[in-house]
Amino acid sequence: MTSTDEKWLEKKISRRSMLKITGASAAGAAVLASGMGGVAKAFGFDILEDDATAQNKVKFYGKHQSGITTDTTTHVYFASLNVLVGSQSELQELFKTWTPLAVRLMNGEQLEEASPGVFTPPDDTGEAAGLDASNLTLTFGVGPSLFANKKFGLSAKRPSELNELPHFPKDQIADQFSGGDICIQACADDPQVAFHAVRNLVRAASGKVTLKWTQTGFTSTPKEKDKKATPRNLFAFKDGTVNPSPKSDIDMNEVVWVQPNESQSWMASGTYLVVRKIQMHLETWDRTSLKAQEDTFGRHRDSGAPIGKKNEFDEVDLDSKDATGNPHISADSHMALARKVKDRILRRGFSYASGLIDETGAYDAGLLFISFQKNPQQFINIQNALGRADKLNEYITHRGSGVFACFPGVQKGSYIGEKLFSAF
Ligand SMILES: C=CC1=C(C)c2cc3[nH]c(cc4nc(cc5[nH]c(cc1n2)c(C)c5CCC(=O)O)C(CCC(=O)O)=C4C)c(C)c3C=C
Ligand SMILES: [Fe+2]
Repeated sequence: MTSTDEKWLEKKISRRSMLKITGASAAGAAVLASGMGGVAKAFGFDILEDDATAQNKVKFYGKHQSGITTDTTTHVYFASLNVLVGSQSELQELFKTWTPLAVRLMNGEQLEEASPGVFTPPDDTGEAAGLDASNLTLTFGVGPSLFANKKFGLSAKRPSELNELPHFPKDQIADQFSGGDICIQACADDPQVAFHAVRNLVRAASGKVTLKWTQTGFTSTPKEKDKKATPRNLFAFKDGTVNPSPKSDIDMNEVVWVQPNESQSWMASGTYLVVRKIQMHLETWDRTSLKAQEDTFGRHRDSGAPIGKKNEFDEVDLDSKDATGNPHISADSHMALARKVKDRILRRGFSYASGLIDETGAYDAGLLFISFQKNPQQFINIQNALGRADKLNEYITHRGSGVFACFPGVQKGSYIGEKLFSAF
């Protein structure tokens, strides 16, 4: 084949066709691809690059997945999916299909030819056209149910620490906001970009996955003296003051990243994501005195300082007493209880406001709590310490739950989750 022929073929067998082929039959695509030399490379999962020239772009390739220690964004679209395919190889193929799409989405590119055919649906659903990458991050994880499903033959690869979360006191977890075989956390500084990413990934896997539950979320980072300040939750308190630093490798290796030999080998440099959909009873909160609000957390609302102190980052002294000899911070405040255990987690939550609860007319609003830790037990220990005692319980209800093993990052030439399928 001459190079002109090859160029023509590349143009003719466009990326959209290739995506359709891989969608229809991975084996067929492999055969076709192997006979096409340059075309196979051009459309294969291993050739796509992070676009260094893209605006507001986070890198796809790296030691760790994005969306965990990368800068927080203003929006999230969190999706939990169930898998419909019937074998491990089809599951593997699914992640191969998603890999080049994820690179393109994080580059802020359309999944579409410049002049698509008019007699087929467009490849890209189109709503992100004209928007840049908006710091989109995509984080993929797999839940315990995937390993329990015999048809995937992955039971021996299940990390022993990956189990459905236990029932905690006062939990009111609904199946409609819980579990899932796969999670995709799409974070972006534009809600439409985050939604578009999940919508197009799910669409490219049509017939192979089904959405189980989804949740949007938002957060805003105020600036104080030109520096990023701690965001406030819907109870107006600074949320995230005491958190390990994503910029510190020491902190992240201790708290978040699975180290070699700490779990199944395929999890090295990965992490576990815990998600909880926590309704916050805004109406009750708004009828509560400022003093009782501050006692609930053990911190002052405006400054974020520990009660009795002036500044947000002042040292917490749980034994300090006021003029009458009473402790400044009550023992059953959220902060005091959360500090009782030595476990640490990286909290990266978002607020949500999703209309009203039908039965009560109350706001369906709260915290999409997301934490990353090298072992879900870290979360479990803290949640158990909060237990029934937490003053905050009066104002919140846990409604949704999930735990997912997030793969390590993807190296160029590889694909999402490759280590799960290759490690034995
Ligand atoms: C099991 C883990 C946690 C859940 C669930 C949780 C829910 C939850 N938290 C807030 C608001 C605040 N949390 C704060 C501190 C804090 N929370 C946790 C853990 C969980 N929170 C930890 C580990 C900590 C840090 C404790 C410490 O070492 O000091 C605070 C104080 C400010 C801060 O440090 O971020 C607030 C405010 C809400 C509203 C909520 C459920 C809706
Ligand atoms: Fe908290």
